[in-house]
Amino acid sequence: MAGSKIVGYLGPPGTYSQQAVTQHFGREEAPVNRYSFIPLQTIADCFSELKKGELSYAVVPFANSTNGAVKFTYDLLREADPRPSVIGRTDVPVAHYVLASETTIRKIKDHGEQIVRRVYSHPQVWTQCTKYLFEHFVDAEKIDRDSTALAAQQAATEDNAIAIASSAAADVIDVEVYETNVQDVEGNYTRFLVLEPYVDGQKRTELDRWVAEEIEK
Ligand SMILES: O=C(O)C(=O)C[C@]1(C(=O)O)C=C[C@@H](O)C=C1
Repeated sequence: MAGSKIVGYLGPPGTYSQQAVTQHFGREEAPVNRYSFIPLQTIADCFSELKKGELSYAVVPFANSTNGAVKFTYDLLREADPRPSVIGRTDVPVAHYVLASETTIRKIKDHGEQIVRRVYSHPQVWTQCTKYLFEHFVDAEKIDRDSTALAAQQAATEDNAIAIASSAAADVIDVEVYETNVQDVEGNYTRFLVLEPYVDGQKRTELDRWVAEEIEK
């Protein structure tokens, strides 16, 4: 049954943000789920659609255990007027995978990792995989994409390119797994916030105040 409350997140399907949504709201396919999930292009879109009233909730990445603040979200929270209400928080384990097309993987096996010219990922990912990228793909160009799943889509269609993304991306995108668990730190996780539009006069919760303090540090 289609849900009546719409939840926006950084898409396409296969992002860590989607995992955060499922963790917080349950699986969309569940028969009693009252929520519909909408993948958006950027974190900024999550904020603007929430402000326009197109969403009941937005789920956004906030901080990572290895490299700290998700700058996009911090900036957007600082700029938002009024700041959305923070009604929930959920931590998602982040184990990064190296994904590539079948052709690229075959070429790596035949000729070595130096054939990889481009690595796609979300900017937040680079400093979560410093060691692996330095040891394996130091000469490849690191190219930002709006999300890890978008990076996986790109690598799926290009030769001599890989993406750093989630195992969930490999499940929903036509791409192969080249390596698993390439994050620097075992137990790497990202904290996500669940946002709701702020209603005039609404009392700020403790979680709200905690976030307000974090972004002003
Ligand atoms: O690109 C994704 O998959 C996201 O959900 C974004 C994001 C982030 O902005 O931190 C979420 C978790 C990981 O730290 C990497 C990327």
